[in-house]
Amino acid sequence: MSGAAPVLEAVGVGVRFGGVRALDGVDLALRPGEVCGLIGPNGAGKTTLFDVLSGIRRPDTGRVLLGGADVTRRSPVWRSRHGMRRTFQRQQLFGQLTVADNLLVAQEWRGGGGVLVADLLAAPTRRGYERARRERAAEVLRMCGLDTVAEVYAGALPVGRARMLELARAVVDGAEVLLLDEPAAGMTADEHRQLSSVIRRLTAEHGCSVLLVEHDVAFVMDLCARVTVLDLGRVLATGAAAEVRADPRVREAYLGARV
Ligand SMILES: Nc1ncnc2c1ncn2[C@@H]1O[C@H](COP(=O)(O)OP(=O)(O)OP(=O)(O)O)[C@@H](O)[C@H]1O
Repeated sequence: MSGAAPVLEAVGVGVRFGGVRALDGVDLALRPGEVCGLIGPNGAGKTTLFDVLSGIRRPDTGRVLLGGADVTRRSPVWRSRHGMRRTFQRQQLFGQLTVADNLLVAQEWRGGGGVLVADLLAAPTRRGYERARRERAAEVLRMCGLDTVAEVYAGALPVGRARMLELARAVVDGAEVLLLDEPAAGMTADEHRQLSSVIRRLTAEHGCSVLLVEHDVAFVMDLCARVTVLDLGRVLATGAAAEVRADPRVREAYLGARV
């Protein structure tokens, strides 16, 4: 798998905020079907890199490639329609909708919804879509262990479950490249294990490629085949988790006694 062409790539990405170089010549490659971790101390540039990869921020220098094509100038919506999904540090659920309805809405939006006339003309077809969407939502809820809370309002979920719902919503339709921003934050140890298992299934059974930012280094080292460490906007180290963990520069600059 290591020789496969990357599904997502940052090439020489640079971003400045006034005098601050948030990213400086950053290269990163996510290969098909892998889980790759992005770690680094506060202010290292992780969120800025996610913003660039997902299209929220255009870099001052460098390029973003999705499936080998240059998408640097493409919008977040375009990237989403081409299989990229992102979750955020701050949850973005519809709290007034049930867990199941959050997944239906996600599919409806990406499916493009419909106008009234089109809905009436195509009613039988749309009923078929509706059934397929409900089945898909139920399948993803089961995979994520959320089927028992399908009718609970999303706003009433404990934080770990809400994070899992964010993930479910991101993958409910055709996710190929997943960017997860602190997916394990606020989760219990049991929820960490469940999250790891869902992410592994997404890669092994659904062919997703996953890049995740996470402050829990032990979680990252356990789950990710490869890890990239950012420090002050530059790539400090990148490689197999075990190599990165043993890298003296990484230990000195960031991980200290924690690994
Ligand atoms: N909108 C902004 N305006 C000015 N400076 C910014 C802005 N966003 C980020 N920065 C600066 O860019 C640098 C990188 O920030 P970024 O949020 O990407 O780091 P991070 O690794 O995600 O940090 P954390 O782990 O705390 O979320 C920091 O010095 C930050 O202060």
